[in-house]
Amino acid sequence: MQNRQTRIYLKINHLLYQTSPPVTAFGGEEQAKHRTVLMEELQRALENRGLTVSNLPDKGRSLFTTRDFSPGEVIILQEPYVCVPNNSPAESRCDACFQSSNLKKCSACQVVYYCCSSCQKFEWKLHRLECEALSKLQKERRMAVTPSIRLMIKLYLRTKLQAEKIIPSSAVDNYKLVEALVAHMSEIDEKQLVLYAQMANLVSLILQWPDINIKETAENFSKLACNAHTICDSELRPLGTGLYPVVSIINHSCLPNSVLLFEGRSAVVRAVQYIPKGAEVLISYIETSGSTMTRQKALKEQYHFTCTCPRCIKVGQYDDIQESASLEGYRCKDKGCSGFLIRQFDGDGFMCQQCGLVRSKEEIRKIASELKSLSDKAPLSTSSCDYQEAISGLKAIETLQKKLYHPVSISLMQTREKLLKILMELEDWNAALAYCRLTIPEYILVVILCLDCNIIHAGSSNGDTENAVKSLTKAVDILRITHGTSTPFMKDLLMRLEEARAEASYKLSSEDE
Ligand SMILES: C[S@@+](CC[C@H](N)C(=O)[O-])C[C@H]1O[C@@H](n2cnc3c(N)ncnc32)[C@H](O)[C@@H]1O
Repeated sequence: MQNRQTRIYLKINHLLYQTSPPVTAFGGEEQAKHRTVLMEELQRALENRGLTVSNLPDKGRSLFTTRDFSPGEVIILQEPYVCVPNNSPAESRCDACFQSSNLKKCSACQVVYYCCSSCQKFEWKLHRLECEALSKLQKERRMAVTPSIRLMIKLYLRTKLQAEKIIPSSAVDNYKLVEALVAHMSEIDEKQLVLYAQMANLVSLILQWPDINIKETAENFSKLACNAHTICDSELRPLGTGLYPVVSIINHSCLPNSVLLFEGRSAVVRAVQYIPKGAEVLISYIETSGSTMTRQKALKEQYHFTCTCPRCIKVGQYDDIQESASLEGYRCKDKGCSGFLIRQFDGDGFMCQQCGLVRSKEEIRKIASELKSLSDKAPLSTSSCDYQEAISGLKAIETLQKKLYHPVSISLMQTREKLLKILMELEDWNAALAYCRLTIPEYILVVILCLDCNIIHAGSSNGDTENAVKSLTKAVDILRITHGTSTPFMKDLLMRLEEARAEASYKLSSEDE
């Protein structure tokens, strides 16, 4: 009898007309030897950075410190093995530096953009091969090549160039590290496997290499899903995707001791607290502001594990229920009460756990359905609609959300974030400042990293210099740890703080006179 997994593989093989084993497959002994050599090379490279890799039974490879790290100290900085910008018909970026200004299309393939000749030169060895392959496709097909397909094509081309010694490789920059990444093939559902197989087929069609292995390519797509990182700018706006095989050894915690940010396309992991020698380096893979159930669901779906971090093991305890209810649950009918609602056993409604007041199911349902119809009507992007229309729609949603959810609810925060962005676009600083102040307590509660950006906005708006200095100082204190001080974003922020301080002291001295 075939088991489910075998049947899926046969289906994929049938779909792809290929039954050869992956090119990287070894016999058991050979595979073990290969892994040992790889591990030894990597350990030597990490040794003088104060790091080591160990295997934990429940997590697999894990990164540990061999010396103390202080808050804000860089633990690891890595260039991408491969990366691509998230280009779309609406927005394009330079393939080398991800900037969006002064772009010129590659005249041959008409797919890739560069902002200057040095960026084009930097990428040329790899793009020459990619360009050749893309140029053979029909124009419509070429335009439909997604960033994920390009990432895989670049992965194979880089591996080929390293194998031919056209570009150098090192212990922290080679395809063997990609081979060592987890793929979780046995946990992926059939639909997803078929999709990966179709994507692998497309890669094969574009590259037209006779020996490309479709199964291995499908597996590599699965590796990208649980190991690649979204490259963001300093204000956490997504720009592209990159694969950083050493950074990918770092495991997840919902209460991490480190943070991964990007400087240009370099991945930089910094300690956000004191990390003693011998501790595991941990970052968060997901938005940490969700309830335990929401976080666990996201981790299971994309990364195929159940988190047992100090926040997650509290699941079901009073503190955890209270936190989750405040973030995602319904509020008490009494506006002055901070209690959360519990479903009544007789099924008639919800009762506040603090004051005992009952909210009927009908009332909750009515507000929820009004909210849904308003949200369905709200435009996905404000660029396609009138700003004032978007503001009044979002304000109506906010009013209903305030009736239904707690003041720190995630949904309410997301609506306020959208309003804040539009108000800043419109340069309505006073209204934007009011929304900034509303979102900050929420961020303090759930996610410190996003807080910094809003404190900056709060500190930058209107003429309240004294408050601007306070907010900017707070933002700089946090951002020094997460972002360092050398990026253009941080230099700009430090300059703004200096200017605000100068303005505040000028105001003070004029008042004295
Ligand atoms: C980016 S990789 C991290 C390195 C991985 N441990 C390895 O062996 O290559 C992500 C995968 O590591 C494992 N992982 C990460 N954090 C974990 C955690 N807190 N508990 C259990 N497994 C974890 C999961 O298998 C997840 O899909």
